[in-house]
Amino acid sequence: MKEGGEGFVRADQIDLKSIDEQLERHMNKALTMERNKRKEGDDDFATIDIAVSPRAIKNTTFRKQKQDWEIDPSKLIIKSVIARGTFGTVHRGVYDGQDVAVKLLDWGEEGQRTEAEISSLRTAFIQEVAVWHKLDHPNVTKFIGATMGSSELQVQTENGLISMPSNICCVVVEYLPGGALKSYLIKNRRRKLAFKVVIQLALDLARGLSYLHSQKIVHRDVKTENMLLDKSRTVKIADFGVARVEASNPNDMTGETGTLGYMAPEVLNGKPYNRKCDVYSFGICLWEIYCCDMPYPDLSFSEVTTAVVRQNLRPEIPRCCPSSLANVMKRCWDVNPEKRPEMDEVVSLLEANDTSKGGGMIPLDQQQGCFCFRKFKGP
Ligand SMILES: Nc1ncnc2c1ncn2[C@@H]1O[C@H](COP(=O)(O)OP(=O)(O)OP(=O)(O)O)[C@@H](O)[C@H]1O
Repeated sequence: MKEGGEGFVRADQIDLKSIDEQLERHMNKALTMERNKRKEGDDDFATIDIAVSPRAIKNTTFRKQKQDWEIDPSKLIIKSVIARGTFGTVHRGVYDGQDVAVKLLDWGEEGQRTEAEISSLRTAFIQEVAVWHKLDHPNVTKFIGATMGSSELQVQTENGLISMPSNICCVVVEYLPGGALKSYLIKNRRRKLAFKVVIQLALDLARGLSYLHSQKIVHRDVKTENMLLDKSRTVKIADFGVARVEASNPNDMTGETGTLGYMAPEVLNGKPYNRKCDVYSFGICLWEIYCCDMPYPDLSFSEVTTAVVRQNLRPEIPRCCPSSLANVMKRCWDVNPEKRPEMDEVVSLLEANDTSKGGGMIPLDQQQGCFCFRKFKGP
C-alpha cells in the first residue's frame, strides 16, 4: 500500500482481492499453529485475557466473543499512512469524529513471511492490545479500541470510501501530532533544551513509566523513538508491542528485547530481568533529553553490547549537567538492577529540581560553551 497525496490512499494501489486471499490463508495457518501451540501447553497466553477462540472461524471471518475494547468498525475511517513499523503501517484516521492513529497489522505478501513470523506477529499484536487496553494515564497514549478482524473497515481513497479486506487487524489510539521525542531532540541538537523543558519531558516519561510499573507492566522497549508528543509537548508512552505483564518469578522474563543502546546489561546478557530494565533505559533517555544527542554514536552493535556488559560503558555526562540530574542518570543505569531506584522515586527526585533559575546544556559552538564533549556528535 502506498501513500497518496492530500491524506488519501490511492484506490488503484490497493489490491483488495489478493490481500483478502492472503489474509485468509495466513489467518488459517496462524490459528492452526496457535491451536497446536496451546495443545502443547504453551502458557504464553496465561497473562493475556483476550478470548481468542480458534473454533470461531466461519467463512474466513475471525469471530470471537465481543470484547470491551472492540471498536465499531463502521465509525472508523482510515486515511493516509503516517509511518511503517514492525507490525505494518500506521495510518491517520477518524474514529467517531475523533482524530486517531490506526495501526494496521500487515501479514506481508504470500511467501514473504514464514508461518512462525506470522504467528509471532499476531501474538505480538494480541499482546499489545492486551496490555494497552487497560491503561489510562496522561503520559500513556490513549488506547481507543481494536479489532481482530472486521469486514466493515473502510479506507478513504481518492475515489471515495473503499472497504478493507475482512480479517484486517487494527489498533486505534489517540493521534499525537507532535511526532516522536527522538525527532524533537534531533531538531534541538544544536540549540539544546532549557533545563525547564528537560525536566518537563523527563518527568512526563518518568510518570508514565511509574504508572506502568504500578500496573505491573514492564514496557521493555523504552527509548525516545517510542515516546510521542502531543500538541502541547506532553510526552506519551507509545508502542506496547513488546510490553509484558511482569512475571512474579524473574526467571520467567528473559530474552533479548528492546533497542541495543537502551538495553540493560542483564537484558543484553540474556539473564532474567524485571521492571528495573525500564529504569535503566530511562537513565539513557534522561541523558539523551539533557544532551539532545545520541548515546554511543560511533560504536557498532556488537561494540555497544560488549562495552556495556564487560566494561560498564555508559554515556558521558557533560560537566555542565547539574549533579541532581547526573545522579539520577547514574543511579538509573547502575549495573545492579536492585540498586536502581523505582520509577516513583525518580519522579520525586526530578520534581525536586528547581527550574526557575534557567540552565540547561550550553551548546558546544557558543564561546562560553560547554566543553564537556570532545567533539560534536550529531545524530
Ligand atoms: N498515536 C500516534 N499518533 C501519531 N503518530 C503515531 C502514533 N502512533 C504511532 N505513530 C507513528 O508511527 C510510528 C511507528 O509507530 P509504532 O512504533 O507504534 O509502531 P510499531 O509497528 O510498533 O513500530 P516499531 O516497533 O518498529 O517501533 C511512530 O514512530 C510515529 O511516527
